[in-house]
Amino acid sequence: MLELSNITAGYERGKPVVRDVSLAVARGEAVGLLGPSGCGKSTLARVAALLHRPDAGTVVLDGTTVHDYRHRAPRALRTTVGVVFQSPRQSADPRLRLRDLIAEPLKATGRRIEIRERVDELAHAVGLGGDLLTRGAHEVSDGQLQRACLARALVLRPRLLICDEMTAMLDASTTAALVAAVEAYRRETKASLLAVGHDQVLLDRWCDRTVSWAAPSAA
Ligand SMILES: Nc1ncnc2c1ncn2[C@@H]1O[C@H](COP(=O)(O)OP(=O)(O)OP(=O)(O)O)[C@@H](O)[C@H]1O
Repeated sequence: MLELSNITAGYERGKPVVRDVSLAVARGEAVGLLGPSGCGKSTLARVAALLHRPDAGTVVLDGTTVHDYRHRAPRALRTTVGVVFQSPRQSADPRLRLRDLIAEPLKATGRRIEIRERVDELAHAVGLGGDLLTRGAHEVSDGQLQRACLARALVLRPRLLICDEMTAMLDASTTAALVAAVEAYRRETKASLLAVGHDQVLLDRWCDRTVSWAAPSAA
């Protein structure tokens, strides 16, 4: 599903934060990526999500070699991947109501007709009940906003879900609810998962295998 081969990536020319890393996630597989803060996990996750162009190496997603990243990546490839980041506040437009936040990818891909049914279905799956869908992002807790961000990541039915420290800021019950929602989605769709984090116990429980960043090559 995802093959990262010899990826080198960074933010300044000549100063890579990820060096020559390889990692593969098979179809239907859940892989945990574990490593200390600052080692480059999020950077690699952003490369895998086609949000950051690597300086070197190859990304193959769903059998297609990636040549373009960010808005230049072909839509069919971009929508193959759903991503949830650590901080919902940084990844959600505070002006949007949760309903509109979850619907964003459907609007962006011209699938407005699916909005009502899909948003209600996903709100239920991530445990957003009552009037929460009509509240603005600034009117809900971090945990509630992260639930909406997970729903948004699932709304186009991605074949690969990348959770980058998705639960790092959350309490135990919200963490359990979000992990359960991801697991239910994977059972239903056979989607693959790349879960990035610090918490070995959680990753070991959640994933088929966990790759430790300490290795020279993370495959
Ligand atoms: N947008 C950016 N511009 C410049 N440097 C960055 C940027 N994002 C990350 N870095 C740097 O790249 C390095 C790797 O960061 P990254 O976020 O990939 O690590 P991480 O392993 O995910 O860390 P954490 O577990 O703390 O999230 C760090 O030294 C960080 O300061």
